Amino acid sequence: MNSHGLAAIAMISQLLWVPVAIYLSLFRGHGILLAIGIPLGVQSLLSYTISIRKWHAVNNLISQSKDETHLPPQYPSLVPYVGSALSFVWDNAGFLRQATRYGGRLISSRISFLGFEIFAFQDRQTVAKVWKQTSLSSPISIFVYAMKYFFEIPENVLSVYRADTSGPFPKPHRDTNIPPQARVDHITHYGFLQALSGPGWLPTTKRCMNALVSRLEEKGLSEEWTEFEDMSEFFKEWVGASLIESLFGPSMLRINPTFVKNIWVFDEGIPWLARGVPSFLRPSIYKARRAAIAQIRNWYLYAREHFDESYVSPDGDGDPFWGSWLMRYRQKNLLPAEKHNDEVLSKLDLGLAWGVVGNTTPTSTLFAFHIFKDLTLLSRVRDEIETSFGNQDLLDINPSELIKQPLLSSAYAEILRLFIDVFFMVTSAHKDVPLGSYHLPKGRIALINSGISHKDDSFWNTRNGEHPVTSFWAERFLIDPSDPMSGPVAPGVYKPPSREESDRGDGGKAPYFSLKGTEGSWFPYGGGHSICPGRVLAKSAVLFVSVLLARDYDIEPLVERIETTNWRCGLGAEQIKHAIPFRIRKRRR
Ligand code: HEM
Repeated sequence: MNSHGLAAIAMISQLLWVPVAIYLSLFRGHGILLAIGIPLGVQSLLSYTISIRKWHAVNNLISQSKDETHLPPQYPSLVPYVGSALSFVWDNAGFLRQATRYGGRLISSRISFLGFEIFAFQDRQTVAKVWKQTSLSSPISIFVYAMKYFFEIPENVLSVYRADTSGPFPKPHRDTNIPPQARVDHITHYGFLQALSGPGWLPTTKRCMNALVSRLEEKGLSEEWTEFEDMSEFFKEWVGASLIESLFGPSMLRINPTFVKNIWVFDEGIPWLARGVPSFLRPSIYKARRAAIAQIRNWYLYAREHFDESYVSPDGDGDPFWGSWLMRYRQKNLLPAEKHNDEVLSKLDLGLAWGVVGNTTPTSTLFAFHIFKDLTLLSRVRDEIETSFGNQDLLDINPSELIKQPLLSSAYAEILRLFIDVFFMVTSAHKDVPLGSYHLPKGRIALINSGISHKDDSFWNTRNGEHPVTSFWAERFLIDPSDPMSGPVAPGVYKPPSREESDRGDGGKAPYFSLKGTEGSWFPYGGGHSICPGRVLAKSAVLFVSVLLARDYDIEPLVERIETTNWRCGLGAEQIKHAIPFRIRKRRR
């Protein structure tokens, strides 16, 4: 039977309610459940069958259509109103994976959820278009969610963020009339962009490199092996503290020696907070959060007392009390924003501190583990470092050169592909947004998950199955001009333009790092205007950690492999399941 026939039967099934109404009026109270349940059940089954038919029909047609007025196909669900809510809450990653795959390829779909509709965009053409749309460029909705559930920002402040539809750009959206002190989206993101991917990136990266070198020196490692119980803990304390120091400055950690520890207790609690677990069930998370917030406020008082402009370093960015331009900017511009005060800003700064360390630290652990576990890879990494930097003092390495190293860049991109699992939520406040095959109507919410796209075996190059998408292959993102089987994208899915090779000025012979063609499939940092502003700092920090370790130290991980869990599903780096014992010594030269 075709779907018209089924639709007709569904309409006729509505008539079942006529005998039910007669029955109920004649025999009040008798068999009421059966009388309502049977027609409801019949109707649900029929509409489920129809929606399955439509699902197949639309998915088969959609791949040939270029009409942007389409909505993605509706994912079938058996129970009206509740929709897919139960499956989604039970295992959101597993459910989304199923709802966004058809005929072996990633697709987009609409999911009904307690009377609402959520759009799930996973096909790479739509995802790539999402990142290009300026009207989807404000991360404010996810920002408000995190502020509420993770950082306990009071409702009256959240309402300022919700009301701010003026956008993140210097010029407010033309349909809005938000006063300058309430343009919190712009105030916040302007600061991030200037400090992390604009003029502040280099000074911040340099401070981070300095902190990494001196904090590792302080551990007093020698040419004899020293054994540690857990690489994750070692990196949390070392890399985490160095990253915090690069932005919050040395005074912050000196007057609050337990701040980094509190951040990590809080970080471990984030998946609980995301699930709404109350304080009496997990008091340690709430205690660590309170302590960290109090420490930040304590630091405000100290910095206000000691800072004056003459302490700002010649690069115009760092200073010993506020630590960086970004922190001074936030004191000057975010503190006076509507409904903001020290309490609110300290919670927002806790969010920033968590953003700085939360993904970068586990990424650096995973990166170091994979390099040191594979001795062939380690030796190639050491060659790359030797060729590019020779005996240069580590602190003289130019970060802009560091982040161009092909093998290190490829291995880094591969670690992010394999281990960064983030949910992105996008919405357009002012108008419908065309996205190629589909459009996103104004005010509707769409989800995109990086983990699903990062492991799409119809897209990634596995070298004929030799390197499955679930495994680490350091060279996946390297294109070797003499090897047509190389490169991140499966042969046949994307062919790099020949211009890409000649652009590099090395005669086009050496293997080079490339992300071309992966725009809608590799997005560990998000995309478009709301892309993670700390991504270049993160890459330089992680690469510098590996250069420092590979050049000056030997490390032996004492476990064979790392297992991760999806307990943190959608929050960034996957959780490492177990301790990673290892030993370390200075290299003999
Ligand atoms: C491997 C490391 C990192 C990963 C995978 C990562 C990933 C992300 C992602 C997925 C977002 C959300 C983007 C969106 O909403 O569309 C984000 C936001 C953000 N990240 Fe990162 N990040 C990393 C490192 C860093 C570092 C080192 C900083 C440093 C300061 C940082 C600062 C931020 C900030 C401030 C935001 C919020 C931006 C906003 O609201 O516009 N991140 N990051």
